Amino acid sequence: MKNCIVGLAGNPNVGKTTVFNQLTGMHQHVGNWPGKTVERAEGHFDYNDVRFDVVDLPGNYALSAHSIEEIVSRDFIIDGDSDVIVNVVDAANLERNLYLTVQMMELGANLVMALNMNDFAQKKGHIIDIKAMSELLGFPVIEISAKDKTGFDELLSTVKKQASKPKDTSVKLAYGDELKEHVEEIRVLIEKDNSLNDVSSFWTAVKLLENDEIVLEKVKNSSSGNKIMDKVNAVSKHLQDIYGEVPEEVIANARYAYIDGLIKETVQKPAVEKPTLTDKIDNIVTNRILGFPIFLVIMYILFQVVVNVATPFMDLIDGGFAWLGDSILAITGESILGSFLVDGIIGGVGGVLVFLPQIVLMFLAISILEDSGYLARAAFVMDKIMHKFVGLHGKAFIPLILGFGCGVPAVMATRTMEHESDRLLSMLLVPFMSCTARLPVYALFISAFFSAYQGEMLFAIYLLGIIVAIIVAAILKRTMFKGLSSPFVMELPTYKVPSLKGVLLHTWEKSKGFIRKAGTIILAASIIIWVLSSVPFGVEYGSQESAIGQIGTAIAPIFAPLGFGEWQPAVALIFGIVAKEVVVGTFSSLFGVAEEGAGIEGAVHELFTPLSAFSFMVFVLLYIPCFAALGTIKSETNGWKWPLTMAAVTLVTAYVVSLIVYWGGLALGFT
Ligand SMILES: Nc1nc2c(ncn2[C@@H]2O[C@H](COP(=O)(O)OP(=O)(O)OP(=O)(O)O)[C@@H](O)[C@H]2O)c(=O)[nH]1
Ligand SMILES: [Mg+2]
Repeated sequence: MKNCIVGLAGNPNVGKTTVFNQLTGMHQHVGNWPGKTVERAEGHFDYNDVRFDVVDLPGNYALSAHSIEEIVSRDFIIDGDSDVIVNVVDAANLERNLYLTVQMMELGANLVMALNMNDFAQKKGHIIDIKAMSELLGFPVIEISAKDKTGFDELLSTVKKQASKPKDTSVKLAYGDELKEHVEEIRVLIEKDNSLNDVSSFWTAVKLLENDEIVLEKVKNSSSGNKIMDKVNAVSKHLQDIYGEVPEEVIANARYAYIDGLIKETVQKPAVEKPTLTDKIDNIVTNRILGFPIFLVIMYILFQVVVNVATPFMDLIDGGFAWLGDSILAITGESILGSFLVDGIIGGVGGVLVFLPQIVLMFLAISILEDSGYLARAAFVMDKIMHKFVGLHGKAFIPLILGFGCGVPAVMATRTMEHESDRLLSMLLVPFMSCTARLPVYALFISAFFSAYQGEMLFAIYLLGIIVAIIVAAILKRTMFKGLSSPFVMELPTYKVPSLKGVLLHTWEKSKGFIRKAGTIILAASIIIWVLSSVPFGVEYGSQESAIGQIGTAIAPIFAPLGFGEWQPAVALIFGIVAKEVVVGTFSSLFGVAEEGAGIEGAVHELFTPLSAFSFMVFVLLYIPCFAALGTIKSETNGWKWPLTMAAVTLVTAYVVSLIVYWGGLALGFT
């Protein structure tokens, strides 16, 4: 069977991953905000005797060397042995999309265009002459609908054909005589040097004029480097003299001129564009005055729904585990085995699984926010505040909201930030966003102490996370990360009704991760906790004399000023560093789930007052992120420096804020 390697490239949020998933049957992350795919994903399938290997690339607006995804995509096009690049394009935003297309043409990539989102183009009243466009571009253009898979047959047979006779797509580019002539002068010199000819010489020439760091470096190190650079400098100066602009701008203008011409010839637009539904919704949702209150109301409703809908399901699971524990004890009696199964496994793992309904709902809510397009608006609304207080772009808010789900993908999502220091700073803020793993802790304490205000308390704690993140960021921006963040246009995708399948799939994929975690890390931690609670032999299980009790007693004084100086919270916090759910797992292992009466809630009442419980929740909210998040930060930053910095920053912040909460609360007369 023949092989055909296909790369999917295009602007962010145009449907590349939707195409990828439809083709390969895989479930990569789809959502309605730009920048979801940050790492290339690969998959394959067979079609008409050809094995297609498909690579889903991160979305880009350009192929410069500004951010990691741009480099990932461009390296793939340059080095990847791809046969065809399928350029997925949003038909409703052709101008912007074609800017990338043109840059791939500069590379001479063997292109096929998949024109997607035609439903939106039609709604806007745009009529596209596909045949004319294909002729003018010099490569095939196929109309598709990624969502319902229409046009895929034609797309695949065209890709197959194109693979067998590759085309140099740069031939149809027209950049005006002046520019063309000078690029040609540089190009000729590049052609003569074999070490530079692994990529289109035309592209190399353009990139040299654009001052592209990576290409400059490569050319300067080649044998004809000096000669080429002399020419480049002469041409740059000449262009600047004629146009009064730096060569980068001259080239960008030439690209836009080409695109303008192309669109005039092939697209009919209504004389006056009528406001779309998205425009109408945005007038309200991103309104300067209403935007922020609307954001708060949406978050508030979200937490109310998560809490209230989940409760009956949680009670059901709780009842199930209690029954299971009692049944096991009935068989084993008070034995080591019984204690291991009931206190250790059911207490540790079951005690955490009880919170599955809340976690699923939280993921569901975040998926809906993502798929509808509201997530990007939330970032837009927060932009003003973020800029003013934090000196960060609102775009940094997207990873932060994703952090409500799980810190790991949230840290990855910071890759779309252009500047390294902005990226690091947003990465440092992610752990302050309360992830779903911390939900069980709040759920336990809120139902034990604040049952009358469950939704409100949850909302307050999440909001506190955001506020603390903003304050910490403001401090760090003035100390560790000086300098203004780069301005960036925030793209607001069209609102879409989230697809049921998409949202459910999304939620399931993430919830699966939680269940897997319960069966692995949380299980392992539970076993360790059980062992430490049972040794040395002869001590009462989970008593202060047990190993775990002694560890806790040694550390507890550190937390005494925060209001919770008992040994149990101390060990719960220590083990919680592995995974935050384990904080609750520790309590339920120590206090048992099967016992009649109030169980953990009763035990927690003996250890905490409402104020110290709140202080404890705040500490859990803010202290060291879990191992998985720290590991991701390590791999994203290539070293231990940042994860360790983060552990230190979060620990200090947690301590200080809890201290303020506890003593402030006492001063205000709370107990
Ligand atoms: N209306 C409509 N929506 C579509 C179509 N194709 C994809 N979508 C939606 O567009 C959004 C973006 O799709 P993705 O596949 O995640 O886009 P992407 O290009 O991979 O985005 P990044 O990974 O962020 O670069 C999702 O909400 C899809 O459901 C289409 O043909 N019509
Ligand atoms: Mg994608």
